[in-house]
Amino acid sequence: MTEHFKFQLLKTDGKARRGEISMPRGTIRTPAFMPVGTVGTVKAMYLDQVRETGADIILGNTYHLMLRPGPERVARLGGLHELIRWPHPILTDSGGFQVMSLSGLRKLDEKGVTFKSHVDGSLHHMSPERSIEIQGLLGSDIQMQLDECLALPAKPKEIERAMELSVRWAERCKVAFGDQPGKAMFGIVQGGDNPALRVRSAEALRALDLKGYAIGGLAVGEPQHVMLEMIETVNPHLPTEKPRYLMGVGTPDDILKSVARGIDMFDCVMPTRSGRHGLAFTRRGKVNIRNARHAEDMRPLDEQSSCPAARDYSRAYLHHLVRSNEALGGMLLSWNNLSYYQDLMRGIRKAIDEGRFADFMAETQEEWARGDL
Ligand SMILES: Nc1ccc2nc(N)nc(O)c2c1
Repeated sequence: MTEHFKFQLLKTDGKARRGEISMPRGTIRTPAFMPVGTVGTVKAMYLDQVRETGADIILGNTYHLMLRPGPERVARLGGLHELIRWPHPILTDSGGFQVMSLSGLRKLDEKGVTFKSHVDGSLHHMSPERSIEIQGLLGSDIQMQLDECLALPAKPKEIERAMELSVRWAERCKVAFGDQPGKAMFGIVQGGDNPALRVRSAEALRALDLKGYAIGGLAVGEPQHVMLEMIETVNPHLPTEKPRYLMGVGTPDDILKSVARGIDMFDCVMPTRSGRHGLAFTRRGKVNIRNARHAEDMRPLDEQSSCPAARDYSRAYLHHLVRSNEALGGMLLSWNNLSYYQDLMRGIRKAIDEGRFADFMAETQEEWARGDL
């Protein structure tokens, strides 16, 4: 048990990295996938199941939790870990991205953001300092700086303005966070699809000597090759001994290609949100269970899986549940998908340990391409 936040780089294989983050609430094996628990729940899942799939850490959202149930109330209820019964590490996003994408953004200036709640239209202000204060009240283990994430495409001048603001906000978040040994505050590299601005952002944040670095402003609709080019641009400018977290990513293919370029941590709503809409991720690629061809297919999604949702239920039944819009359909597919994502991460970590990540990546992509037999 440690009272500090410590990242250990255990092995590299090409640019792929195998590591471990040890924190008071537990150890995070990297490369890691973090299921998204936006409003204090990984939708349609019991957190015991989430843990069983192999998750070491989940993600919460400052924006949603500050609107409901409210940070001071969560603190009065013993903090987020107590409230949701997840005793392991939690990373919280800072709210910047969600304000831009969900709320009625009213104003963004040096001080912070002013926005209308998407829940009840109430007006809220959030400064970098308040975002860190909220994440502290929630009891978050890894806190993200407040940043401005621009939608792409955007003009270089606009990208530069937002990137420079985010660096200034990172400085303010570092001061507000202070010195909390068992916790960490990560900076977020911005700069859009502009390599020069990406490098300036990474270098400026590196100078702040933070405990970890996220790459933000991606997975916002840009082509995969742009995302990969930005990762290739940024990573050489980040310290090798600190974790690298690619925010909002992604599909299994995105994850493989990003691990190959040196990313350690991922989060994405893909497995849970698409599971609720009838999409199953398997070793043999994606299966849209709504498709009529599954109506009388008695096979499970994957007879070799350790996950009951993948191994014990027929596609015919899953098809029926999803077509009938039954809650159990989304529950079973979310369980299958999170289990597949964690199996993929386990396979990635093992392949890096054994120095065969390139082969693992090729074999995995070939099996997806062979399709669902
Ligand atoms: N694609 C994403 C997802 C989440 C993000 N969160 C923050 N704070 N900043 C970004 O740029 C993000 C990008």
